[in-house]
Amino acid sequence: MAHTDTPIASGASNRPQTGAEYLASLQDNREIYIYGERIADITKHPAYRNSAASISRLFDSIQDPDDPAASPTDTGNGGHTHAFFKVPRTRDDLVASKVAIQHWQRQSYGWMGRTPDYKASLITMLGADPDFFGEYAPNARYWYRRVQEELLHVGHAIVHPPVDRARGMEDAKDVFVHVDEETDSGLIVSGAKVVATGAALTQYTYVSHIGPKASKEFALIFMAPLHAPGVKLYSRHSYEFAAAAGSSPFDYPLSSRFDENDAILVFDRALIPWENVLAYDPETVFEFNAGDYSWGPRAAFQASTRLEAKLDFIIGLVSKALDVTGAGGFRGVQAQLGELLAFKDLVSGMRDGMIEGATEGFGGSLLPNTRYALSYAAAAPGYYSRMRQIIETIIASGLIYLNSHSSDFQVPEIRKDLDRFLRGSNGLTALDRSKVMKALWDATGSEFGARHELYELNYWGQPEKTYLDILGLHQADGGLAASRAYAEEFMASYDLDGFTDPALHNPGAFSAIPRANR
Ligand SMILES: Cc1cc2nc3c(=O)[nH]c(=O)nc-3n(C[C@H](O)[C@H](O)[C@H](O)COP(=O)(O)OP(=O)(O)OC[C@H]3O[C@@H](n4cnc5c(N)ncnc54)[C@H](O)[C@@H]3O)c2cc1C
Repeated sequence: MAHTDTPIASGASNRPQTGAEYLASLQDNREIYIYGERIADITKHPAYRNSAASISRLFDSIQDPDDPAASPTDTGNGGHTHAFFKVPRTRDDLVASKVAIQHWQRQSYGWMGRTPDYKASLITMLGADPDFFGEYAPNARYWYRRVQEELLHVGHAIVHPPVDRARGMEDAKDVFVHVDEETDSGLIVSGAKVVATGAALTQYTYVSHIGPKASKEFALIFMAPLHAPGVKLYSRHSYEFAAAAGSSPFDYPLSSRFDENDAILVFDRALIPWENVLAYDPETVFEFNAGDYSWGPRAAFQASTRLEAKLDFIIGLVSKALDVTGAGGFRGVQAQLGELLAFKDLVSGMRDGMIEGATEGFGGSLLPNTRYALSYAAAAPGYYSRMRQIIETIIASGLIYLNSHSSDFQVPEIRKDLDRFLRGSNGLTALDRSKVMKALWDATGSEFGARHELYELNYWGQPEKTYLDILGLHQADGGLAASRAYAEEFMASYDLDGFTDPALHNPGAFSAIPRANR
């Protein structure tokens, strides 16, 4: 299986791609549709251009081997990469990964869930034990090396579309990704994936079946370049486009630059060359996603570090918004701001617990602690919704007591009234109010903000399933049995006759209950 793709970082063989090289690679005639037409160049289209530019800046911030995210490669090319793109072997490696993820996430203030480091959670694991992939082991080695050396932007599409959920997969074969045909050059694949967040901005998509063991035609894992014939993306409505067409960056500062379009990914008899196939049998696919080979804890490690940045940003805005409304001095309001801070600290603490309690993973890698990873993934969505509720409670009408557009401030007769009636508290001006509140509205109340709650709730799978996984983990590793034994130890210290522990005092004659009833 010979790999024939041209490296993206064509300028040098031992450094990650630059922002300009990344943007140029997106101009590859990929088939993306929005608003009734095919996009000619997503780096210039108003639905995508600022989000693409936001991703490109990440690559520029890691060109120097001394940049905070940078770390020497382990592939032998003598270059450097992002620390999270290497198989971790020690706790120091995980700490370096944390610092590298933080460095990238703070550049998008935590609002881009699908920056390249998200998929590094998984792709890196291809390098931990490539032989796991059997006949496709050379492919696993190849993709590990390439993604690490060039810092490729890979998206993922694993969940099947929400169709015929209560029926067998066979019933939705017209919709779900499956193999149509095996040929000498590869697999011919058709079908859709639920959504591939940010896929239009990626260079490759990692596609896998996930869930119960599937029959062979569904049981595959592969990499697909976005420009491959037969690969199509149908974009959802673009918040970036809406902000450009009907508003302004001042009014929608997040929608305008960090919108990761959740597009529907379709394969229409696309040829997946054998060198892009990583698995094609029910056992391997199931094991890689669900067994000891699971990459999930790494994804939770990255996602919690991303959420940490997002919460830091939102809390900063909320605190400033309270200065605007003047409600920040009330005790109840202060307690709720404290609750938001506790949420942020919980997320950081769970992530650090993932490092502290890391365990040996496959191929001698160090896996972030699975219990903390799952607990983070299950609990964070509920806290996130609670956060939105708190903001709507303590900022209240402040979120909506706003003028329509930045241009209002440029019209003197409107400005006069805005300056008077929309002034802030504590000496803050109408412009101060507008800038803070519009950013907070975009974060929590706009279509972009509401989609983020949906994202936090679902990107991992719904919490009910994750809580069941946590239960299964504690049943399997003896954790639940230990809790039961602990409770039983306590219950053994008393019986119908009172305390069995001689150090404790039974009521005896002191009891007012009649002797027969004691
Ligand atoms: C904003 C956003 C971005 C996303 N990005 C991506 C992406 O980039 N790549 C990707 O692969 N996926 C992505 N997803 C999909 C995401 O992983 C799923 O939404 C999530 O796993 C939940 O699955 P579902 O949406 O199919 O819901 P379902 O599984 O259909 O669940 C809907 C409801 O039905 C219940 N239910 C479903 N099946 C059963 C059953 N067998 N028994 C009992 N109850 C059942 C569930 O408990 C739930 O209440 C994204 C989702 C969102 C919302």
